[in-house]
Amino acid sequence: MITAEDRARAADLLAAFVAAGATRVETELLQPAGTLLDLYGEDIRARAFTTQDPLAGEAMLRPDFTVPVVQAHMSGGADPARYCYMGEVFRRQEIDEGRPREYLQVGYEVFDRADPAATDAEVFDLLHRALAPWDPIPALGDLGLLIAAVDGLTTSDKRRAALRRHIWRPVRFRRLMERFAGQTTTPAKRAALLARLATEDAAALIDAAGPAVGLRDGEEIAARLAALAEDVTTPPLSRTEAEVIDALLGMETPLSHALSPIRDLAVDLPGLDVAADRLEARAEALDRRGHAPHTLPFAPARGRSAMEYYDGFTFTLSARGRPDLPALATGGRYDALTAVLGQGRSIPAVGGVIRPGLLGGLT
Ligand SMILES: N[C@@H](Cc1c[nH]c[nH+]1)C(=O)O
Repeated sequence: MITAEDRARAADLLAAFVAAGATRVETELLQPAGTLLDLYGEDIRARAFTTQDPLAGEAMLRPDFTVPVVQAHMSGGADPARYCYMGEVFRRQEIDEGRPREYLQVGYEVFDRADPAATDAEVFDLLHRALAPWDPIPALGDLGLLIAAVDGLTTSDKRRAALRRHIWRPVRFRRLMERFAGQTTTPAKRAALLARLATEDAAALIDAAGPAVGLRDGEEIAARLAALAEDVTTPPLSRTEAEVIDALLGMETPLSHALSPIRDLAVDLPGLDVAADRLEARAEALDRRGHAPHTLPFAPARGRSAMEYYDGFTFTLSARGRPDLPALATGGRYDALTAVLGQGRSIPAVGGVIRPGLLGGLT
């Protein structure tokens, strides 16, 4: 349950964000589900409380503030802008009864084109200072590296697009990588189908298969068959390039030691260089704010299964000695989300939230 003490703590945090220059905003508790729900990660999609609104269609209890704040900003906010907010978010719990379904978040979001490295550092520093009395454990990530690596792979557009779609879903991503690298054998049924496709017409094959039973119509099935046929003729990913992806997924090191191995990887995958420049600029900006890079644990893939809108810097701040608790603060950069909701406009953006409800039990 959210206690009066949680609310008082939340109000203090919010006041600190206002003092840092943010404008306080509100969002509705009841949000349209449908397309908005697709913007979250699989975890949130499965855990949203959804219901039916007789006029507006499918609705959900606000699972986070970032998406509605981006929506409000993109439909007429000033540029640059800094917002803060406080309120309940809702997530169903299916496994652990002890975890709240409803809890407070106090958040800070920055929409600013000027200097993304500096704004990343600004958000991290603000949340870190707010939690300083609890001496939180930081952990940083950067999904921009993984995205740049996938975009730089020497393969078909279709394969790159499939990998891009699944970056936030570790198991599916790994399976795709294995398939594209030629490490798995084609299932027998698919191999037989592909062999027939080489000599027979797709439409005739679909007709011969009998009446349609699934949701896909003939045209969609034909497109899928064509994609499968094209995919078998695509050469496997080069080992070196697949190893770059593996190295990024497995890397865990102090931020101060991340840059040099990533520059080495960029020799094999030059697309990585721009993302590495961003990482370097961010490390310098964090250092200038008093967060020495050798004190910051870094793993490029961190935050990957959190929110599907993260596409750059990610971070968490966790309670010392309490690995059983969720992170006290989480955040990250979501530039592409502003384009998705911006109807032709976009702006670099980054933010984070604190969960004041977790602080009460800490010493
Ligand atoms: N909305 C995210 C946190 C966040 C705010 N801004 C960026 N990230 C969450 O609920 O986990």
